[in-house]
Amino acid sequence: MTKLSVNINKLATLRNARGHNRPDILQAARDIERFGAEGITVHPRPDERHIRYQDVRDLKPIVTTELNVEGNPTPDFVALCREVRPEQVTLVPDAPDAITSNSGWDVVTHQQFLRDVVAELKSFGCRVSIFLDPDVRLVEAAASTGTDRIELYTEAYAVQYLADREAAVAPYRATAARAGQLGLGVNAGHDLDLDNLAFLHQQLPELAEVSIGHALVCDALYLGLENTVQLYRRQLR
Ligand SMILES: CC(=O)[C@@H](O)[C@H](O)COP(=O)(O)O
Ligand SMILES: NCC(=O)COP(=O)(O)O
Repeated sequence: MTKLSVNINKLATLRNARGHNRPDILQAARDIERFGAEGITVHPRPDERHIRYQDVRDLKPIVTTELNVEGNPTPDFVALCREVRPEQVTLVPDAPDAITSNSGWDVVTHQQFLRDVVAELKSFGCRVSIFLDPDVRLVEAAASTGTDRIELYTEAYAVQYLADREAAVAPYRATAARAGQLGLGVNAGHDLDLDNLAFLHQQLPELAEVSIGHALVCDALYLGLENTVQLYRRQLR
């Protein structure tokens, strides 16, 4: 079964726009879980443009499914994970000024660094996932870091989906299959939406979890949050 983890970054973007606590993202997280999400994902970036470090601290005691904290493992980020001990940490190689995540890890060049970070995060009791481009050649190096899972970076899939979905999904199928052979769990995320999610799910039997935020929040503006969470859940049946 593939779990839906809802990324609430964009709810924090809206909250921060007026400087008060509306929407209340803690209440939103409770409600999103009640609507059927099987996880809450947050990506506290160094500039705290949306999710703040304090949000992560506040979310941990109220999330009853799984809290997935994404980020580049800077010393501050690792210290936050040591303090909060989320169920899952997803390592993303974002530059501090990146408008959004735009690549997976070069796990060959950063293999020792990642090996050390993964070991430290696992010592906190966190499951670790590494954000990875869909390239089967990277999977062995990813596995050598000791990570529990990879998260397939699905922007390229989303871009190509409408033009040629079979070609779009092919590298993801190969990478997921190799990961499964090496005992790695497979997550996926970035630019997944109500158009492209079901086919990805159908094509990747190894898929343990998808984390979805931007499109889901945009859809909720028209369709309502409860209805939208359930629409995304139905794409994973
Ligand atoms: C790793 C990933 O793909 C998402 O966490 C993405 O980075 C969302 O971040 P923003 O909400 O800041 O675009
Ligand atoms: N890891 C992907 C994520 O958390 C959300 O990405 P997006 O749906 O906001 O593109």
